Amino acid sequence: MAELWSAIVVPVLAFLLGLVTLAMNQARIKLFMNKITAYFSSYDRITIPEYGAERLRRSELFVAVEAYLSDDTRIHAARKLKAELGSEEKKLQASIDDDQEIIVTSDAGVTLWWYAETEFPKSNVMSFSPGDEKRRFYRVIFHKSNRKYVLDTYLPEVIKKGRAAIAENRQHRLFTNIPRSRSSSYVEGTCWTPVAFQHPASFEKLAMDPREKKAIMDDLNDFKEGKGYYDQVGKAWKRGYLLFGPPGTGKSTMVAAMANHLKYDVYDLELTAVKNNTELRRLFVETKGKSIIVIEDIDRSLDLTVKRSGKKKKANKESSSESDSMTLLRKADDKLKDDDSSTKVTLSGLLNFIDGLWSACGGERIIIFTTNNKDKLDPALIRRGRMDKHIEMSYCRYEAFKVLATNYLKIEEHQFFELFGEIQQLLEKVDMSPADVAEHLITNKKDTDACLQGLLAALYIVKEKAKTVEAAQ
Ligand SMILES: Nc1ncnc2c1ncn2[C@@H]1O[C@H](COP(=O)(O)OP(=O)(O)OP(=O)(O)O)[C@@H](O)[C@H]1O
Ligand SMILES: [Mg+2]
Repeated sequence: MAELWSAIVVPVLAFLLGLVTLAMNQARIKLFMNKITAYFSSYDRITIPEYGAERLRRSELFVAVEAYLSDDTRIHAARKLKAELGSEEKKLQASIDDDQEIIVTSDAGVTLWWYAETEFPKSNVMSFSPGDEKRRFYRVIFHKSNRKYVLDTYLPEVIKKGRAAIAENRQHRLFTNIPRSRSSSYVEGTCWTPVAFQHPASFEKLAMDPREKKAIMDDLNDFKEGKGYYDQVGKAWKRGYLLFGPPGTGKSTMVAAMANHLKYDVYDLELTAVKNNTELRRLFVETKGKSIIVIEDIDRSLDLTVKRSGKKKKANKESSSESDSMTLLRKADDKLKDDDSSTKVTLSGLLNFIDGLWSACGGERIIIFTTNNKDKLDPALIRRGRMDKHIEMSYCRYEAFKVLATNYLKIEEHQFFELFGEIQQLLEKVDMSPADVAEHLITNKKDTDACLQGLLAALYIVKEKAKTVEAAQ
């Protein structure tokens, strides 16, 4: 028995003890080896953990690096990928999986080794914080001599490119201001409610003169890239567009095309639902950058306030013909009404909204008004500087018709030369909106000839009507 003890059990115990000691020292040995390696190595490394000190939110730097490495030009070097579909994303998102290496050559020709790594936290304390599960981090290794370049130039560039990739992929949204339910909020008034913005409009499909279209696109591109310029001239980074023209000429479609072109969110402000200037200001402050704030049919929204003040004057006039006591009562009532009038958006409130002091609370915003009646608007509201660019959306002329014909019927001028010629002559004299023209082109998609003939007939009818009206005048 004693022999068995000394022959088997003691060596096994000794072996196990050795293993435990080794495991305990392993961490120290690893640390020591790391120190030695770092001392003699000519390479530096930077670690970017997924969760920073606050542990509840993913580190912005980590997310930017993830997007940077997931770019098509870099991700192909990884052998293992993972894919997910985020709630805000338009398409499947692939990123490099754990324990992968990607070698990147920067714009300046510097080689960097990126690693996606994981480790388990050292403590065994149970935690519900997402940052305390398996920890993920990116590590970048580069030659010591490039340390300054990596810190000052390369990493800021990584952040910029990563952010741009995130913005590019993000599903942009349409916000509308709808009344809050009284039960769910202490704050009265409307609040922004988002839905995914999925309007198919694009500049390519927009029927208008190609030169005007190009000018607008150039203007938008200049604005988007213009942060440096706006800073330099000391102007808030915002731009106002007034879109005016008859119904059905594509004003709302243009707003959607702009949003798709810029990949901005749209805040569709229903001005008549806004209680007062304070609420208007709050709504504006709640908007984010990279957005278009649009007030449709601005003439009608303002009309309401004009009518209200008209009513009040009328009431005052009537009261003067009544008895003194009645007049006193009326005055008291009017005073109440005056107080109530503070619950209306005023012109000056709107002007502040566009270019007031607090509009500098954040940049990269476009403000768009649409109207059928430019002449009805107060000149102060649309003067240059507030509404920087006035864009007239006009009736359908020949150039615009050609775009619609390509969109709706997939046909070109040379295929229907004669019919196109006749339509061209009529469109020069007859006012028909692109919406009406499009309606004729959509009626019989399989019979192009019938569509064009139908449009011709409609144009002749409008022409005759216009003649009759002219003769009557
Ligand atoms: N210039 C255009 N290019 C392409 N499609 C157009 C154009 N104008 C109008 N349409 C078509 O007509 C429909 C109505 O256009 P839209 O709502 O943009 O007109 P609008 O100018 O905003 O009219 P309103 O003044 O009544 O608000 C759109 O769905 C679109 O398909
Ligand atoms: Mg419209």
